[in-house]
Amino acid sequence: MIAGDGPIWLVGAGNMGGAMLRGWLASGIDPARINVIRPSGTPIEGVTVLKAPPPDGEAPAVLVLAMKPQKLDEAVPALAPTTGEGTLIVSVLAGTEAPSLAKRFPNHRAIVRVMPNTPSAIGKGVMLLHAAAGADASAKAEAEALVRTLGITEWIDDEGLFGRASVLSGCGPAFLFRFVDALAKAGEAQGLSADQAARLALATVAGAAELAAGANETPARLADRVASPGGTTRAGLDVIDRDAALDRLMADVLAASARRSEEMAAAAR
Ligand SMILES: NC(=O)C1=CN([C@@H]2O[C@H](COP(=O)(O)OP(=O)(O)OC[C@H]3O[C@@H](n4cnc5c(N)ncnc54)[C@H](O)[C@@H]3O)[C@@H](O)[C@H]2O)C=CC1
Ligand SMILES: O=C(O)[C@@H]1CCC=N1
Repeated sequence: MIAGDGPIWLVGAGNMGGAMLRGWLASGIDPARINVIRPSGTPIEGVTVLKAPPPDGEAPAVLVLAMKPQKLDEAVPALAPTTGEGTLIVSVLAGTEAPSLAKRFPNHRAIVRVMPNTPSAIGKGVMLLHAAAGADASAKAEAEALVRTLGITEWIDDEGLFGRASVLSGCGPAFLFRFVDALAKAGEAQGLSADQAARLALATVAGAAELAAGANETPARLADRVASPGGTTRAGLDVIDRDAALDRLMADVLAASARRSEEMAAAAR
């Protein structure tokens, strides 16, 4: 049983909501429980799609907010009157803090923020969870059960840390995709065709990630296993490690994303 057995409304089914929906359907959740609410009303095979909340007055058991944070206030007037004392609100909105959601949705059972990422579509997502003050253990367990079908889950109690940390896993796939492209471009510079370089770069990253995920050793140790003393890899690692170049780049990347998260939180207060 996932998050009780009542109706789940998924509000917004774009890149992230759509990825979660694919993950849920693949995990065997009963599609009859899911209503997707999207202004376009564009159909999605297997689930009911509505342009607005269902008119029958039944409150959702779970309301999943998956529109852009900037669209929240446009959606609230239609949604807020539909929630009830039994509604678990699950928000994937970056930045938007739990008190900001509680202010807009006064009727709810509990509010749980989730920061998912797009690999949720294939059950390989990373879901950070943060429960608003007042959420009881059973509501937290139901929220976790709902997203546990999409990948791994980690709770973060401190909401400030949740916002700052969410950029690692939430934005992380984009950073990794850029790395794949950069590796491919570097391969092209060595003379490979664009197609072949792209294939090799992606397969190398996918294989290395799978190896690291299943290994009992740290990535640093695995890197050492690739780098023969005095060999080709060490020469390359020396460039990555010089002045901690990659560490500093990633620190700057996450800091910029975290700053934006804080700006978005402030805008929603
Ligand atoms: N894209 C990602 O990898 C991640 C996104 N998120 C969060 O997921 C949310 C959605 O982001 P994306 O899917 O990337 O955006 P998106 O633009 O791809 O999808 C948003 C969807 O919401 C719909 N929408 C707009 N106004 C609406 C309304 N009033 N009611 C219902 N639906 C409405 C749009 O038609 C669109 O399909 C954001 O809050 C974002 O912070 C969180 C983690 C990762
Ligand atoms: O870019 C964003 O704001 C969202 C949140 C994490 C990933 N995408």
